[in-house]
Amino acid sequence: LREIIILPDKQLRLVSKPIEKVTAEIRKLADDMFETMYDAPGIGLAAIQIAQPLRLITMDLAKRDENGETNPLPRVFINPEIIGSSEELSVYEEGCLSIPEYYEEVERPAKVRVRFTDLDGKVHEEDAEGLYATCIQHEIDHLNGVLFVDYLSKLKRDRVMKKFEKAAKRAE
Ligand SMILES: O=C(O)C[C@@H](Cc1ccccc1)[C@H](O)SCc1ccccc1
Ligand SMILES: [Zn+2]
Repeated sequence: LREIIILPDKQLRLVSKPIEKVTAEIRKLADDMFETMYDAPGIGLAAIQIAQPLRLITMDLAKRDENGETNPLPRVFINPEIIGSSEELSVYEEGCLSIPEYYEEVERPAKVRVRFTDLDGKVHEEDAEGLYATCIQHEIDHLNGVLFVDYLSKLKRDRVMKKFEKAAKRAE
């Protein structure tokens, strides 16, 4: 299990570096990310959230089937890019494992086309919509040092930053 870094940790504002080669270390990192993500629990995780500034995301939008079974759908995105997005927007009440117990509505393009490399080095292009679109945009933002609170009003953002800075001081 790896520790998830929490606001106001400055590392969350880093721009993560592209992955040149899928090595055994990258595979190990992806495994650690899945373990940490499932334990949180979360449906997405960016490597920077466990203090690894690499363009790597894990996701599992486990689909519940008719008899309530959840079939896990673990997915790894290496160097993901949004290469197209819809005019149509959707609103989702987002949370973030690095900003615990804080939820706010965020508006994002409803559909995006994403290009990424998988652990076998194969390049994919996929259309995402619904929670998949929201999650992949939230995670790719993490790779660029962007957090969902950046989309809120200055008033709300300043409030949440103050809250987490105070908590960090108390923890010292
Ligand atoms: O911090 C993260 O990146 C994990 C996020 C991913 C996420 C945020 C907003 C909307 C969708 C995904 C979440 O904490 S994972 C927890 C979760 C679970 C179910 C639905 C939404 C979020
Ligand atoms: Zn997040």
